[in-house]
Amino acid sequence: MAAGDRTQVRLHNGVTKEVFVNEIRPLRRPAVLRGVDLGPCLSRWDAEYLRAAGGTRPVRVHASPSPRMDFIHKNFAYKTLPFDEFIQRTAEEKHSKFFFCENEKYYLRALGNDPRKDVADIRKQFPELAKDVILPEFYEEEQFFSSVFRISSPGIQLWTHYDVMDNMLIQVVGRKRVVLFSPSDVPFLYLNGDKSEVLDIDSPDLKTFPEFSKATWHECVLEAGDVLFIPALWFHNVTSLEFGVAVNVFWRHLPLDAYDRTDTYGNKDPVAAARAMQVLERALKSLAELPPDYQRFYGQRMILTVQRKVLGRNCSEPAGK
Ligand SMILES: O=C(O)CCC(=O)C(=O)O
Ligand SMILES: [Fe+2]
Repeated sequence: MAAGDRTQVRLHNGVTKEVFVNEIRPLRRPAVLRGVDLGPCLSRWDAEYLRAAGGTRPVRVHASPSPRMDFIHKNFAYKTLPFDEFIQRTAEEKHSKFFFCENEKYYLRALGNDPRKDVADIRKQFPELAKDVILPEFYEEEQFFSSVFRISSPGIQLWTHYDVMDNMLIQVVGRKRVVLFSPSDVPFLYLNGDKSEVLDIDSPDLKTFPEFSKATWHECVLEAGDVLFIPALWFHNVTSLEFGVAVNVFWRHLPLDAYDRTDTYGNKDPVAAARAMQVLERALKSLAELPPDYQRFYGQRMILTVQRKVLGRNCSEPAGK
């Protein structure tokens, strides 16, 4: 595939655990799984049912006057609403009660009971709704990390980011466009932590982000009932085309002790990676003690070492681009 190409994420029908484990997961590429048994949520869930079953418990949500949430200029705010009111506002186009404007958008990423200590688990925070969902068990039980309720207004777009665990994104209500980028495209994505600074991927500012045009788009439109497999480290940018309800399940793909124990979101870099990045920061501070020509010389030598020892080793991509 050439730089900047666009490709459709492969669609698989009626996938069993065996097929997923033996044929799909090892490719480390995203895949849409259609026809997985997700339980009665598919026929039951709509705004009215969710409001009645979810009740008035408070939820912390993103409220945004613009559909494209911008983590750089923080054009959204965290607000607390009763769940039923949040559902009502999220499902309607114009609001009589609002924080910013009558057509503001909302996004819920459910959290654990104590977000600093607990991971999100739909079975604990929303047991009345969780009973309607069969979470596909395509991993071993001990690999389970979290199950996250995600509810979105029509049109809202979540910035491009990566998570550190394998993800099964179960789309229950509404269509959703997902654009994914391979971990090997990281040089083209202008990262700020786990997020890409290229917020408008459809008309990017190529003066500021010239390399972005080299990134390959892996695209799909999820229908209600689809499950998107997002392998760990794959970037994803998500636009809800309609009122959307999804549950995503993070699964630990690496040995369990590789992950940061304080991570409740599934987005802290694995312990060894975080340590390596810290050591790099220290190395750069040390280099800064030298005159510029020495900094460049030793900087080049460091790059060559990484190229030879990390990138030269065949650890780039297991399959295709
Ligand atoms: O579908 C969404 O709302 C966001 C999905 C996402 O970022 C995730 O599941 O990690
Ligand atoms: Fe994500």
